[in-house]
Amino acid sequence: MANTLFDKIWDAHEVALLPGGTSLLHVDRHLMHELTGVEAIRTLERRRAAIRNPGLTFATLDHVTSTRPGRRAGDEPWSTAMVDALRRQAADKGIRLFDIDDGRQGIVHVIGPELGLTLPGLSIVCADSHTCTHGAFGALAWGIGSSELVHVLATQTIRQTRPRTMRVNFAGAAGLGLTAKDMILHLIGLLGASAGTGYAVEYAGPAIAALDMEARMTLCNLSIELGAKIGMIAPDETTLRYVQGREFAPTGAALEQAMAYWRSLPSDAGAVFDMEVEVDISQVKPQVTWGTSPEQVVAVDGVVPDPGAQADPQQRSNLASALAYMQLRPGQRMDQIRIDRVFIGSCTNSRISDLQAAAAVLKGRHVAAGVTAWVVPGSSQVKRQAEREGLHQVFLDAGFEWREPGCSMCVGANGDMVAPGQRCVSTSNRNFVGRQGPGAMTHLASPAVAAASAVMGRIACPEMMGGPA
Ligand SMILES: CC(C)[C@H](C(=O)O)[C@@H](O)C(=O)O
Ligand code: SF4
Repeated sequence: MANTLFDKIWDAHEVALLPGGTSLLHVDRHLMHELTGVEAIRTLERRRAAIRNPGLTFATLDHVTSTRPGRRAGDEPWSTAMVDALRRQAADKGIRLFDIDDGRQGIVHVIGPELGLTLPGLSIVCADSHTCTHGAFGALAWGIGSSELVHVLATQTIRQTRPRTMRVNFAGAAGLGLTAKDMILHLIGLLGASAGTGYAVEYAGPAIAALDMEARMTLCNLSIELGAKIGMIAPDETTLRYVQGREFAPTGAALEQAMAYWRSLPSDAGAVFDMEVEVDISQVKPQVTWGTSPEQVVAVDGVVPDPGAQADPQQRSNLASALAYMQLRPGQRMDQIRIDRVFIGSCTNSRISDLQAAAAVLKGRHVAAGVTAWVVPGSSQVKRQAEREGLHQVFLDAGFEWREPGCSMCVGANGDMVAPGQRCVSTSNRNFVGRQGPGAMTHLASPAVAAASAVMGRIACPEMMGGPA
């Protein structure tokens, strides 16, 4: 029988089919961060339960951790206490923690792939919705809730209802400046932010095969913003090349065996999906969000839409309230919107290729007067590589702040926030009301668009900056 990538991995992990039709799945990798991890371990302790397999849990510090140069834990007593709690718990339970001074610390979804913890065919969970990022490797990876997290720690399994399957075929060649971020924002704009609810999505087609691993991670990262807990891409030679030689990846005979298995994972010809979608990207231009949901997105050279043009009253009122929060008017040109902040970072776009793309735009240029711009590398490894390549100097010369790795202004959980009423172009994945701080207005875009916007002081793509610096 012809099977999908999703079905193959799901079936390989099903320990039992439970009454009511849910599956009990084995968890190969459990990733943890301080914001959801600390409380789960406390719950486990209150229940006097042991951790079933601490060797399969890997923890990092990212959400509430300071990104200030010279940081040691959090910026506040409460966040420092949380960081210290995870340190104690990890030592106590035998969980590997990538601490600040370890050299491997970073955002959980950046370090998993980087360290070779994320591999094709594995089941990977983390109490964090952007765990879908790891699907870029052809892994079955999804975000779980707090009570599920306790269950995973105690049993190394999880109960899960089998989702339906959707395949999105990306066709056409990417035009000038088009990135994976633009492709996925365009898709979310097309289908809506809940189109993927209840589905495991596979991204396929020539435009996906052409992406490198970091771009694939960016794309899969926003699956949850399409409503899908799982978003995946079949492993191919690009995947296998990326994985080999990483710290936790198999070697020798185990690698040979693994590679043979990985090569068997792609969806078979004739595999049937519950839903198939075709997207042609040849005419798609760099995207930027105007509203308070990732689906509220247009081309950078586009205009703010008119709620009045919406037939559906509910949609009309959603658009109108998004416009009111974002302090925008229908018909306003996106490239005329002035900005106060730029944030280059987050598990969406903080890898080395993202920083290279931004630095290429910024080289020899300077941030516009009145704009505060930050780069927060996704991991210590990314930061070190950027420094070896001299990218940090490009950012500093351009007037950016060069910070330590963490989630930072993506969610502001550590106190890195956009001030009320300020407008920020951000390479992250959520533009919800208050996401970057109370009253903060967020425009999601690619690193190149964020960098160009910093230079212009308004939303812009690199082509709008004029001649060479
Ligand atoms: C804090 C965490 C649970 C949350 C998530 O689940 O995604 C965060 O990472 C986010 O991006 O909003
Ligand atoms: S960088 Fe942002 S989206 Fe990613 S895990 Fe951290 S808070 Fe969540």
